[in-house]
Amino acid sequence: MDKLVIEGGKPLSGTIVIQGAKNAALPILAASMLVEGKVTIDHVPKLLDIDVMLNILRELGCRAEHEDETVTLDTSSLHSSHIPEALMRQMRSSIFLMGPLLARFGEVTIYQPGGCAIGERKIDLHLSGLRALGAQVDEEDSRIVCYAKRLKGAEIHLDFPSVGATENIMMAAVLAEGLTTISNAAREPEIQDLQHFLNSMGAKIFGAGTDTITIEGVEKLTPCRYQVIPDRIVTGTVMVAAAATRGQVTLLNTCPSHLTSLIHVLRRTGVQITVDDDIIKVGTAARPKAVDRIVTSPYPAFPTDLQSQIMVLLALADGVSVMKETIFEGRFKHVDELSRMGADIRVDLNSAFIRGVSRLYGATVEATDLRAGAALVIAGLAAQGKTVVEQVHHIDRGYDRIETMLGRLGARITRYSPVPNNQIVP
Ligand SMILES: CC(=O)N[C@H]1[C@@H](OP(=O)(O)OP(=O)(O)OC[C@H]2O[C@@H](n3ccc(=O)[nH]c3=O)[C@H](O)[C@@H]2O)O[C@H](CO)[C@@H](O)[C@@H]1O
Ligand SMILES: C=C(OP(=O)(O)O)C(=O)O
Repeated sequence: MDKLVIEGGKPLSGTIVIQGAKNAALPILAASMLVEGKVTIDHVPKLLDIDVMLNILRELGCRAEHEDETVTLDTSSLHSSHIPEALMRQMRSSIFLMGPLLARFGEVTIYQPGGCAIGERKIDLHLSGLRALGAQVDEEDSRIVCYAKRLKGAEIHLDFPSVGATENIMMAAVLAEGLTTISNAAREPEIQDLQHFLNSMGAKIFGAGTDTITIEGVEKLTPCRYQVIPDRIVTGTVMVAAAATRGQVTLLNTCPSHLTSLIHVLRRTGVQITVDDDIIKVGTAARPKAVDRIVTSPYPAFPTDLQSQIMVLLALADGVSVMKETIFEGRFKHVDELSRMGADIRVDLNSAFIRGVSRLYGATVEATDLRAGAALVIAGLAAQGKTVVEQVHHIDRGYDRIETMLGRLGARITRYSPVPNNQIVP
């Protein structure tokens, strides 16, 4: 497994262009299976999760290429709606294929998806949504088979505004007969992006970004070319890294309105942020101030996907901060790793109490999941001395070569990959 070696203690400085959003690109690639023909998606980052999605699509018979940041798909030769269990388990986002394949083929066979070990991550809301649209859903052990000759529009209320369930139901309902309404829908920007993409192919979806989404079923979609939105979590990660190293960074290709909650928290810590159109500038030379209470919740509240990164800044702040995680019960695994670097953090149930220290120290630490790994990279950049981050494949799920991206801002990070004869080479 790859590892990153980080020489800490240097403020980040310079300008960087933000990659396209993983969490927008993955459902959009899955939604492309609803149409027959050639679809082109621009600004798709080169990530492990995108590779897994493209491999699944190829396995189902779709032609898929990823050159630079453009994915070209030809779905005319798609011949199967049975996703092999081994591929299903490689990532959580394989679940996004359930709705589109069911709508296109009238049946789909999937297995329980895999993903980061951040919590239980049930799929009951996805399944009850499809049942409400008229699908028969048979579950046997980890295998799930769904049938429906043609889905029928329905009124669906989500008990929790699940991002994935909202997206799966939207995709399934696009080709259904009649009107579907999703109430208590998730409001994340990636859901709006999915609506824009599907509507570019002729779907009739309204209301994404609010808690009520309506989908008027259509008979057929037409292929299109589409560009995914900037990644708000990568943007936020770089903003926090700039603040934690007390640097000055300019970020291009951003959507500042998607990051209102982070900008608010960073300003409370004393970090200077200016926003102009799609540009965000972050800078500080001072020690951050503690923030009494941050609670992760569905958008537009503070995102769970930035919880571990902001915790690094708070670990260096003057005073005690409290972070409450309400989305994933297993998302404090970075705390033990940060403690090895000198952080003073106590976890009680779903709250972390962070007593800021004046300095972190380099150590060997393990990325336990995607965002925990990103947080450890930030900690390594801010720490005194050398940090080794192991299990980098978790980080590669969501960051296109994090060491290259941060290297453009002066970060000193080297990747070491094992080679077959057990030597380690950069
Ligand atoms: C690819 C993608 O877009 N991933 C994001 C998506 O994940 P994902 O779509 O998996 O997240 P959800 O919004 O569905 O999950 C949120 C909560 O709802 C629960 N739940 C979800 C579905 C379900 O059927 N039953 C159920 O109980 C989950 O266990 C979790 O506690 O939103 C999360 C929350 O913002 C982000 O952290 C992920 O980065
Ligand atoms: C948890 C995440 O992703 P996924 O839902 O793909 O596991 C994430 O992007 O932080």
